[in-house]
Amino acid sequence: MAASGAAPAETPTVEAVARGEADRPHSAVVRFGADTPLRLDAGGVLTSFQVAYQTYGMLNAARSNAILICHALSGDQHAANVNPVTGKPGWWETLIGPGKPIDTGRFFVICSNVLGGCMGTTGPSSTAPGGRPYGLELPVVTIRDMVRAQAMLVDHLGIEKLLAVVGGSMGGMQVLQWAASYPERVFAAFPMASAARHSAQNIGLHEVGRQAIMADPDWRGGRYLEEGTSPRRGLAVARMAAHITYMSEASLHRKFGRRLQEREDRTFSFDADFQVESYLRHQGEAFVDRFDANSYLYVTRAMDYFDLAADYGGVLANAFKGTRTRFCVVSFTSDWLFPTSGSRAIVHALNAAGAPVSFAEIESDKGHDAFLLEEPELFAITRGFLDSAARTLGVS
Ligand SMILES: CC(=O)SCCNC(=O)CCNC(=O)[C@H](O)C(C)(C)COP(=O)(O)OP(=O)(O)OC[C@H]1O[C@@H](n2cnc3c(N)ncnc32)[C@H](O)[C@@H]1OP(=O)(O)O
Ligand SMILES: N[C@@H](CCO)C(=O)O
Repeated sequence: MAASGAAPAETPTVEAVARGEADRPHSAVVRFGADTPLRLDAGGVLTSFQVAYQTYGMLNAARSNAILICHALSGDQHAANVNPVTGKPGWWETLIGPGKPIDTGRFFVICSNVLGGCMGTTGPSSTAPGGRPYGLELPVVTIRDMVRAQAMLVDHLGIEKLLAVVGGSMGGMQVLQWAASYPERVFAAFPMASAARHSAQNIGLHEVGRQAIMADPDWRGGRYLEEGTSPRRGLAVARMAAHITYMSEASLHRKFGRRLQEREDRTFSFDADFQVESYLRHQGEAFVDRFDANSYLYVTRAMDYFDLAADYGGVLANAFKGTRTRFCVVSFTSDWLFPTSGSRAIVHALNAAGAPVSFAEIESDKGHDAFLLEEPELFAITRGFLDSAARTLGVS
């Protein structure tokens, strides 16, 4: 069903500009059928699935200015446009846009919802061929499966080689997988706040979240959509616990300290006395309005299973052997979830593989989510890395 070699009619191209069409964010879904099956690491095959994606800017005539953005656990394709579900700005609007470090006046930016997600790409809440939601019948997906689906999207858009693949956290895992699986298709790779394998601590934290969801009686063995329920409490608790891990002690202290929430004194109850409790409850409640509980199980599992070296004889450098991709690796000093040591391990492997790599540890007290926030040093590094890649490839 998917075409390759030529951009489909709906892709914004120079031809589209010539027709006077605006350089505007473009939202689309591509459906893949039995002629383009997706083989999954778990052993199954999807013979019918779809990828929801968003583009910004215009693909140039040489098709050499495309940048793929890979989102993190709870992100989606709406990186730089108003999110239709939340009504909020895109999650990376600080970084992506006209004149911004990922300059949509210059680059054709693509962002797709991951396989297993819940924003239009096939996931557990999608309708299975039998007519009912997949639920847990969907095979467990991996980061490599997500990247395979993205590669099919990139084929569909008629793009042979990406100028860059960029992402943070789970997005960074996808970046590394792209560089390992399709080295000839990635000119520059930019993983930030990420790691080449999920740590035991992080697997454990994910398991706490999954157990919270599965312990909710409304989860119904994963069949809540069919049964008309929703495991909101379990998913909210999962998010509350996870959200703490995205911050640092310093940022929690700076935001809330031990301040009380709209009260003069302790209530000697289990109400949200502290601002931090109220904040986490808010984060949990807001999350269930935009995310699917089974997708949370699938996407966290994909992260847990990620161990790039394991696919290359246990030697991470082998994943990048002979690569001509150039890399920029970034970590943040207060990120205890994906600490600098994990980024250094990537850099050491790239050095061993002889790959061109630069590395920056950015001083920040904002924790793991620093990559989503106002971080001038990150913006400068992103601009410089992409500008250099673009100039080398002659992208004006
Ligand atoms: C990475 C991807 O690919 S996409 C996914 C990224 N998006 C998310 O993770 C969404 C949830 N995460 C967050 O909001 C993250 O903290 C960030 C990093 C994205 C944003 O951080 P910040 O801008 O510092 O926002 P902050 O963490 O202070 O949260 C602000 C929210 O908390 C609420 N809040 C603040 N204090 C309190 C309080 N005492 N009680 C209740 N709510 C509170 C604010 O009203 C605001 O609510 P709103 O988001 O509904 O408007
Ligand atoms: N807070 C982000 C980053 C997690 O790694 C998210 O929810 O996706």
